[in-house]
Amino acid sequence: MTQNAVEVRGLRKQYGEVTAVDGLDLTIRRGEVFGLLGPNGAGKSTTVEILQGHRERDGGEVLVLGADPATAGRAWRSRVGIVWQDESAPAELTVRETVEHFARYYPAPRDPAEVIALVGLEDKRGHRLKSLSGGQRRRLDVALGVIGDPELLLLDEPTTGFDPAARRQFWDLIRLLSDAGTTIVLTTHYLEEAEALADRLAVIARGKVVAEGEPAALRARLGTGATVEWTDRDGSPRSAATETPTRTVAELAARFDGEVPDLRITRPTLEDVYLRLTGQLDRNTTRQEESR
Ligand SMILES: Nc1ncnc2c1ncn2[C@@H]1O[C@H](COP(=O)(O)OP(=O)(O)OP(=O)(O)O)[C@@H](O)[C@H]1O
Repeated sequence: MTQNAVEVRGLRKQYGEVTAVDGLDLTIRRGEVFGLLGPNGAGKSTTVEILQGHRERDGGEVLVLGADPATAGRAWRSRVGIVWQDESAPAELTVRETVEHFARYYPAPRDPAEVIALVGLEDKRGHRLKSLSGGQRRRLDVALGVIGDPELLLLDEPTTGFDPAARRQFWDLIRLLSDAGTTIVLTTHYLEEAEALADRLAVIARGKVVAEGEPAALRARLGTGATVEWTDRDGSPRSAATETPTRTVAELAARFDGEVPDLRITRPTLEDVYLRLTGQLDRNTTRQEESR
């Protein structure tokens, strides 16, 4: 099958006066890990809920595994894995009982024991849900999302609230699932997470895609140039944006006739690029003054 996993054209969603999604386009290929990155309120969750078929859209075209989620039936649902936050399973059930129970909803589920091992909960399989830690609970949520052996897994902010070690373990789990052939779409507002996991990512701001591509390519395309900073004779901080920092430094060295106070050369990180794209960077701090 050559068709893409997800095709979205001109997606729109309005909540009263609020335009949550404002003409969003996305193409997600089969087999890739795709990150939807954006600040709070950018429209990520709304988009994912529409892809899941859990929210109606106001406009645009959406195809997920070749079907419109708004009208797709049960067979389609079993091919799309959804990870709910704190799936409402009875706290008295054990991990094994819960996974086995959810497996019965699907026509061709994975082996529950294998899925429990995949998410790293083998040691906990006889434990009741109420005794799991937050991170273990999220792993169980992922187990329930993949027990039906989905072709596509949709994760909305899967690692919010994780400590750094738990986050890294979770990334390993996503890579394992990806290696096993599952297409994965995840939303995050952690740039580090998008960079670590995503083959490609879309930066979303105000309901639109403002940049899209491989993380390294995004950085390269948007993050050329350097900023030279120093402190002037009157004590005021100065900066200059330049494609030729060496020349700028040489000019400064000549002007100061020696050491340039507080000299610093920085290149934009993906974070700078991201903050600029999403309009979160204070204009006053980004405006680069030309050196005189
Ligand atoms: N059920 C709703 N009713 C009204 N407004 C909503 C609803 N859900 C979301 N919104 C608004 O729509 C906009 C987009 O919200 P959405 O949750 O999709 O963004 P997000 O990118 O997922 O943000 P976050 O990272 O905070 O989860 C926001 O302004 C939000 O307040």
